[in-house]
Amino acid sequence: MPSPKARNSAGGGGGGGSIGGGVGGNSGRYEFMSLSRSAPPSGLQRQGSDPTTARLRAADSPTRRRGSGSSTSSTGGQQLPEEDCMRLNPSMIGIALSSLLAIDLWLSKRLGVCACEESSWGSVRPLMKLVEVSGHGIPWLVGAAYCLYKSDSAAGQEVMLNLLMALVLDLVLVGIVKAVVRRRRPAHNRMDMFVTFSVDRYSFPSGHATRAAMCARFLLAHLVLAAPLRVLVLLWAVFVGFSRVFLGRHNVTDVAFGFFMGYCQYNLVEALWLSPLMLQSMMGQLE
Ligand SMILES: CC(C)=CCC/C(C)=C/CC/C(C)=C/COP(=O)(O)O
Repeated sequence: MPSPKARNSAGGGGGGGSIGGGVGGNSGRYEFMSLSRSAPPSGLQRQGSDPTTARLRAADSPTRRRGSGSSTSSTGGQQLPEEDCMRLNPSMIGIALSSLLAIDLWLSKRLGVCACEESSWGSVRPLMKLVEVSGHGIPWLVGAAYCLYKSDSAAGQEVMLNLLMALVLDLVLVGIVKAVVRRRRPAHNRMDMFVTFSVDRYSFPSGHATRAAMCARFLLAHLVLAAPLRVLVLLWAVFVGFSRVFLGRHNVTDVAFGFFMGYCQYNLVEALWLSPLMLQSMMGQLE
């Protein structure tokens, strides 16, 4: 679990995957050190009582590197130099993010109650895996393609075509983000998932959560009108998200971001909505 202290002693190595890897990294190293120890009261003491340390720190300070003599800085004035103040803020953000990451890892491990058969709720793992399949890409793609094929109204075909487009868009966007962020799945996850792509060894964001959020919005906007069913759709989406953490597949933040991303993806789908008119003109241009 990455803590500021561990980072300092380990030379900045990330513990929870690359999403946390950049937090409080080299740029915020001195701030981490000064904040994790008791803060000295004046600018002079900040240089350290040991002359060697003081020289090294002075040599590393941006003020010194740029050869700028601006503001109060190293001569021991009571005010912090402007640049040091500006460097303090990123370190605070770094500490906040590191703490969030630590809480995320801790909470996700605690909530991974179906991560294996021996876990505290291991007996409901098969049920969770069923929920997993309900949010998987393949049943959704096959289902949408089948409904498109079977639909005999233009309106039905339009909706199903756009659902298909949304599902493909979701796979592409999630694949890109996973490939860029490359956060590893939790250590307690068993990689026994139903059909996966290579990027699915990464966990940020949860593809099931993005799909659940996006499809739920899609269903509520276009297909499901009856109030009890609307509630069921919402419950399903939330449950798909929670099941990812219970199964140990994801950390909480993967799922939270997945929900957010899926919610936004639906806005994109609406913006890119393919209408029959548009399709006709596209076909016309192809001919
Ligand atoms: C037709 C075709 C190529 C379908 C591919 C569908 C497919 C393999 C989707 C991957 C779904 C999946 C395992 C996502 C990972 O979800 P996480 O919640 O574990 O990120």
